[in-house]
Amino acid sequence: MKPLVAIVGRPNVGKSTLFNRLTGGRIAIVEDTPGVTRDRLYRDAEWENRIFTVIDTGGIETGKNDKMIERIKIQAQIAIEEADVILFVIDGRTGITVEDQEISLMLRKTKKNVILVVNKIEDYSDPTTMYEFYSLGLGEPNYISAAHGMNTGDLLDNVVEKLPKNDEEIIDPDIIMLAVAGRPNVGKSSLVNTILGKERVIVSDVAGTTRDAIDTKFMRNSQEYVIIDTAGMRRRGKIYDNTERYSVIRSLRAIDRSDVVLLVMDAKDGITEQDKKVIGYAHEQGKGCILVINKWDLIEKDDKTLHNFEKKVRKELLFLQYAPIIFVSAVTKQRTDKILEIVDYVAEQQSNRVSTSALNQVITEATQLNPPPSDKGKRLKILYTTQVGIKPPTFILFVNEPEIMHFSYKRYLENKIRDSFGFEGTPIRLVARKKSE
Ligand SMILES: Nc1nc2c(ncn2[C@@H]2O[C@H](COP(=O)(O)OP(=O)(O)OP(=O)(O)O)[C@@H](O)[C@H]2O)c(=O)[nH]1
Ligand SMILES: Nc1nc2c(ncn2[C@@H]2O[C@H](COP(=O)(O)OP(=O)(O)OP(=O)(O)O)[C@@H](O)[C@H]2O)c(=O)[nH]1
Repeated sequence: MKPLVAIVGRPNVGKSTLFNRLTGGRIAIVEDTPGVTRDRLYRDAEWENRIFTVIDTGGIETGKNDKMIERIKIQAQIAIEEADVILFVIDGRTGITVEDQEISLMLRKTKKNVILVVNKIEDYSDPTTMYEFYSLGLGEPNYISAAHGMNTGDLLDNVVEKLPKNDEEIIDPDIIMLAVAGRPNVGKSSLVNTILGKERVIVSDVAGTTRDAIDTKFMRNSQEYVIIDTAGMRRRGKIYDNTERYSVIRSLRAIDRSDVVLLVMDAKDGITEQDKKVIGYAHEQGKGCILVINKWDLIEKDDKTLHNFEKKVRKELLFLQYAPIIFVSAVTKQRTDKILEIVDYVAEQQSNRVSTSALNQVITEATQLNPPPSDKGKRLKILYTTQVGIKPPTFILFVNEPEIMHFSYKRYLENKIRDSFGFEGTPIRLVARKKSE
């Protein structure tokens, strides 16, 4: 799992400037997905060949009426629970404030790695003020200017040094890792309990070493699964009950480790912006995606209700047409026994490999039916296609001019591939690569 680095500090010290500085433009996003809401809260960074995720906790929403100090404390608490490394940012121009001292107190108690960052230092001509920051008891300060990128490279060196080593997780390809994501109160725990049932053998509760997450391993028809704990399933403190952002972070972390994601929604609420964000992330990360509409027992139905509901969800999630939708009730157990059947099916589709000859035949027929786009007198030619990976299935299209490959044409080819080979429930990736004719 990617390590997590959280930026903490009171307002206006330069957290989001630092966030942008650390994450800006370093990682090329594989493909922008139209319709996926992007967020500045949570982004990947790379330094010295290590990839890690950075969170700007300033973006975490807390209760509307929380006072500033309460808000910062909640944000710091989340960082302490979730992050591997905490960057505590202070404004070097204003010096230490009462809020800074309060956060320091919290951070000093944690066993997590804390790096003290004194920002807005563009001028080192007054060394006397520099010593003041040692008094926080958080070790040697890192003096930087986030706005001008001064000393941020040294800061990144420090961060990378403190990241956990790569040995934390052994991935067993035979186990299906299942993330159950969704907003608070949609029924995630109820569904997990239903899935686990009485008859299922729970192999063990695996206490995660790094993040005290609790995973549940179980067997069904000789298939092993691990359900990854997400927001609220085992809530430790009451402090962030109302922070939806918190559940987003937990969901995203669970998705990182999963093969298949169940996005659970409440039938009464339908799909929300947060749901789109979470499932959009799963899609981008190449995870299997299943939409679970829970509390179906609470809906008054006629023979069109289900169909209309599905139509509405599909319209909201244009990039996710491949995802199965299932309507369930954790209370009446309606269709809940189908969930793992669909999970198995999606897991199989994710690992599906198709033969190169069959693939090329499908692509040739597709290009004959609907010729590739042209631009400035040049027409795109697809010379050869091959599947290079699974989980998610990934295809390389060798073409004469990759720039002419439009998103819409890729989408068309993707649909053709799906028509022939399935790949239900899993994103697939098409990469156009130049090959001289
Ligand atoms: N001089 C100077 N100004 C900076 C530096 N970094 C940030 N600032 C300025 O400080 C102000 C606050 O920066 P932000 O990055 O928005 O601070 P923040 O901590 O994210 O603030 P909140 O969103 O309120 O939590 C902006 O006007 C920035 O331009 C720096 O290195 N030097
Ligand atoms: N009517 C009905 N109620 C349900 C169903 N599933 C869950 N509930 C109720 O919804 C509430 C929330 O269920 P939980 O399983 O705790 O939801 P959760 O998503 O785990 O919630 P958090 O722990 O806050 O993340 C409980 O009161 C459940 O009894 C359902 O299918 N139908």
